[in-house]
Amino acid sequence: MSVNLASEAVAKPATGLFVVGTDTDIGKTYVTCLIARQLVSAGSIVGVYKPACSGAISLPDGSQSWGDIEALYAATDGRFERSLICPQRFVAPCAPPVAAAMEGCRVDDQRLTSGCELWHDRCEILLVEGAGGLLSPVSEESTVGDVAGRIDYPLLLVAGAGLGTINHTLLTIEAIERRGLKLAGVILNEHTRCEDDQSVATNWQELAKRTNAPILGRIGHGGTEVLRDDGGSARIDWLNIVHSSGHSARE
Ligand SMILES: Nc1ncnc2c1ncn2[C@@H]1O[C@H](COP(=O)(O)OP(=O)(O)OP(=O)(O)O)[C@@H](O)[C@H]1O
Ligand SMILES: C[C@H](N)[C@H](N)CCCCCC(=O)O
Ligand SMILES: [Mg+2]
Repeated sequence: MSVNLASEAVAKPATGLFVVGTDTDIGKTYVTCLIARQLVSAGSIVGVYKPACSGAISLPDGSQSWGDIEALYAATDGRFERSLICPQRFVAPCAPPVAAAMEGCRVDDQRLTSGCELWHDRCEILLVEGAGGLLSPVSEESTVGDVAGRIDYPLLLVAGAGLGTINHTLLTIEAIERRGLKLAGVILNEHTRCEDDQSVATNWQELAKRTNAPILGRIGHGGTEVLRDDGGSARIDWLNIVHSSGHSARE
């Protein structure tokens, strides 16, 4: 297990959240964009950063486009360059170091954090999105959890809302705690339709019985707001969540 307890300080925006997931395609970008839009509409200058991205689509003109980068760009009203949002992009829909190797190159491990430092004076709050799950490799040297440890923001864990999420969520929380990272909370996200899944109604409570991590809310399929367990609006104050989670992930 690689732990970054003695990592160098990253000169980043003082306030931020690192969005991790229990898996790829679980809704990290969806949730990050939802939070970004909410903060932007409340008047905050919000930055969005994806240390490395893989899985491009080819456009008719022959160029490549990355769905995550386009979504994060749009959620911040096109205010920031795509190269700032994600400096390292690879074409194949594989883990970034694998996709990089397919192109005959490597992910620059040091740039995963130096790219974050470029946001230092550009925003009031920085939302960082991982790639895949906590232990997914983001370079040959580092997992998402390693990069999260170096960037040292509180984590937001995006998990599925349906059957299987109890196991995936508790495993990821165990890995977060084992690395000494700070978890701001969990969002249960209906990334695929769960209308015939009876576990959706009980997963929140079943998780709450088994972890002390705050379950902050649930997002329905196609949802544009975070809901409480009873279906009402959770009205989450994200700045408060970030600040009350503390500045350091390892204090
Ligand atoms: N609550 C939701 N309602 C509807 N669609 C959703 C929801 N959450 C996620 N999706 C869709 O599911 C797909 C995967 O979501 P998303 O791209 O956010 O995953 P991710 O965790 O960011 O994946 P990656 O590891 O590739 O970054 C996308 O098409 C997204 O629009
Ligand atoms: C291509 C995909 N959408 C993501 N960007 C990368 C997901 C990497 C997952 C690796 C793994 O944990 O097996
Ligand atoms: Mg994503």
